[in-house]
Amino acid sequence: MCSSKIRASLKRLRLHVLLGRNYSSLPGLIGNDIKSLHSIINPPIAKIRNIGIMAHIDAGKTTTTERILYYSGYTRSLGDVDDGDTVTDFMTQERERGITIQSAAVTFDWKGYRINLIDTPGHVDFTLEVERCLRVLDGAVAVFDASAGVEAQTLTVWRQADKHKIPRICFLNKMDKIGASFNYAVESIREKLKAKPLLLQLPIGEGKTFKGVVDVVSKEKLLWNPNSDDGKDFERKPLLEMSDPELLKEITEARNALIEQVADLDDEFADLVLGEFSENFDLLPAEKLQTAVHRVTLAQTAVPVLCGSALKNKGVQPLLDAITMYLPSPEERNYEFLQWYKGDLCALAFKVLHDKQRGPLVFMRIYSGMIKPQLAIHNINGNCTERISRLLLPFADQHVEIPSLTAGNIALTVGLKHTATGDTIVSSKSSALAACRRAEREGEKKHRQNSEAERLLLAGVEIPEPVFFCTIEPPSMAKQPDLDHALKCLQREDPSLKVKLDPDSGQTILCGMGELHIEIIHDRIKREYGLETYLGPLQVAYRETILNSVRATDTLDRTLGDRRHLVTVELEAKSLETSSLLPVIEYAASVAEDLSRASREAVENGLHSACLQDVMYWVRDCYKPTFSNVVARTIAWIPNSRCSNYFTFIGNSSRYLHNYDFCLCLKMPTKGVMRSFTVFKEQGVISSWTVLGLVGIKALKKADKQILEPLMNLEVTVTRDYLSPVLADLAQRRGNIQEIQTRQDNKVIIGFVPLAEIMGYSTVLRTLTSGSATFALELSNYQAMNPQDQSTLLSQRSGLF
Ligand SMILES: Nc1nc2c(ncn2[C@@H]2O[C@H](COP(=O)(O)OP(=O)(O)OP(=O)(O)O)[C@@H](O)[C@H]2O)c(=O)[nH]1
Repeated sequence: MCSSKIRASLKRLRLHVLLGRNYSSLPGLIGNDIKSLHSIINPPIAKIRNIGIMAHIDAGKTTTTERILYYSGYTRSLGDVDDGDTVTDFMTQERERGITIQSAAVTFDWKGYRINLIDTPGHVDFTLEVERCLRVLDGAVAVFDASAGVEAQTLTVWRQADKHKIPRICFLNKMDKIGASFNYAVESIREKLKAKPLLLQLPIGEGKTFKGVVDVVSKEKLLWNPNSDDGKDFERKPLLEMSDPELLKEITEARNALIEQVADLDDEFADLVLGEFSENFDLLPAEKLQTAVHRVTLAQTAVPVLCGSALKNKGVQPLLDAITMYLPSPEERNYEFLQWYKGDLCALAFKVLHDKQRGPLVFMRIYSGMIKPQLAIHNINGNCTERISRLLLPFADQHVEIPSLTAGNIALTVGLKHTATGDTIVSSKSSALAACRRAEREGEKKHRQNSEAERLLLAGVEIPEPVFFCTIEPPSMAKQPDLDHALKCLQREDPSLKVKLDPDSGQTILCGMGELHIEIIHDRIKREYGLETYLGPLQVAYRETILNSVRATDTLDRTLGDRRHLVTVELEAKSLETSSLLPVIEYAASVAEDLSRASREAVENGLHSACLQDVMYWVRDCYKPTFSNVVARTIAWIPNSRCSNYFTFIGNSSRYLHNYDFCLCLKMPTKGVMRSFTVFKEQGVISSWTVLGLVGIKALKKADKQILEPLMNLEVTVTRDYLSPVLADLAQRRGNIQEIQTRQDNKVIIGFVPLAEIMGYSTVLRTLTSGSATFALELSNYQAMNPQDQSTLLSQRSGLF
């Protein structure tokens, strides 16, 4: 159907459809009435698949996505990352750099199923994007480069998927590539990911001879027509004794092994196999095996493995079939919080984009209930109510306006000005309270300790600490407000970007996850906000911890309005064994029972936000303190007469009993940062507990300190010829090589290297190896610097050399 016809049809339905280049019709949207449109837009929940594609950088996620969109009929031509015209990589930088930076949600249909697909980035600087997307998915496809098997970043995303309990299938891509090895890749899945691969397909040929695949479940071979330039033309033929005796024998053995493997993992299937089909597995219908594989995939006791070559257009249609067949529908996932909402709206905002014309666009996963345009929604995190003006179906950077969207779907809303990434959305405050009461009644013990809001919040994304920072300056002072606005918008989209203001120099400081991250932000400010900004040199975010226990005391005596606020803080910082990043707050026995929930929340909010923020004082001093292994003991008193509305008497020192009504002990075993704690801000009792921050810094100054530096996991894949120069270079960079593996014809160097030593490494490695090597970096941990390196760093930072 030509695009003018589509527009005419959609107009009849009072739909506003934006169709861009490359986009064909939206099958199913062209109906005679809203009813048929509704059933297409809101398919039965059992027919919905919310899927992500995850992998190591360059494994072929974007190429695979493009093929998927093409075969499902949503694009008319095949996009190519190498030509820079893919659909999901729609940001200019992505097209230019050939990498996926921001995940784009794409909705399409395949054989009666609605697939919402999120293309996730593979670069380590954007792992937060991956994590954010995984949270809203019901299943994922892990794409591997079949010549490399499991690579560093694959491990990271696999772990993230484990954390969110996402059922997966594996797609061994690049089977056409020289060096591709199905067996090697499967073995690496078994060994490195500790997963049980279910071989649902075997390749026909490898590398240059790769022609197609054999479906082990149905014993059919799928061969792609070598003359077809888009891979649409392929034939599915049953394997026959006459024509393929050898292959048939091999596949029969593989099928029997698969049946045994699945029977070991699934009791229901085991009963079936051992009963009816024990004599002859050949008689077992393919559907029975598929249903059992679906159950096993859902239980995450094994992962189905398929293979193909997205670039050569082979194997993608069976992958789509496998997505609908083996990955779960939203109703098959066990989201415990759904029972509290009883069908009322519950959604999670997982991505915010800023559109120049339409303002903030919020991507939402709807878990229960329905979203409509003009609907007022309540944001639990922001504790605010706002209205959705329009509802869109996401179609990469094109969007179709729709009248409603039900549970299980991914929606794109317009009009929400305050909603940020990670917020939980419900229909109203009273609905949230009702859900909360139900949660309480259900006796959710683990939630019982939490506040009302916390109990209802959907799992939060862990925002990693930035490892790099640099100053950013507008072209002129007059442009500073524009820069502030741009950074505010970018932060709502990307919570891993942190922006600070140096109180002394007044400079804006950007903190990010890596060189590429900061570079991309810089680029986006220029392109999307028209601001030519200047970046200062990139600096590594060091941390600091203390080595001994110290005490400090301070007093704040201030009159605010007609109230006198007197706070005495006694703080003790000492070593404590913990790996926690956020402060674990423990109250002294005397306060634990009597401190009101509101006071606790204020204390916790204050401490958490204080620890999440950076301290410019330390940044200026070139490193920031880390309370790893620190306990802060804080005792504060507030005059009884002034604050009786807020605090009941809690005392642990008879000396103060007659004067004060509040005593608080805080433990801070954290890697966070102590600063001005606005602990009681929310209650309006004391506007700023600066004194607590000051006393923290006072204590820290007294302590013996140790600087910690970010240490990266490094994996370099290099051909044998270049191994020596790369190793020699790493030795100069204080690299610690753990292992050198052999992967096909390549050597893989695995080790650790301090982040400070690896800045700009891509250029160096390219020069050293004539562009033949690749590398992956991931933050491992923070390690103590040796005294010599520490004093060199301090001298450099203080300008001594
Ligand atoms: N030989 C071969 N090359 C492929 C195949 N699939 C993708 N490629 C190439 O691999 C490179 C990376 O492909 P992408 O699709 O951009 O990979 P990606 O995983 O999306 O990359 P990021 O988004 O940057 O993480 C491109 O040069 C592709 O042409 C394949 O099946 N075979």
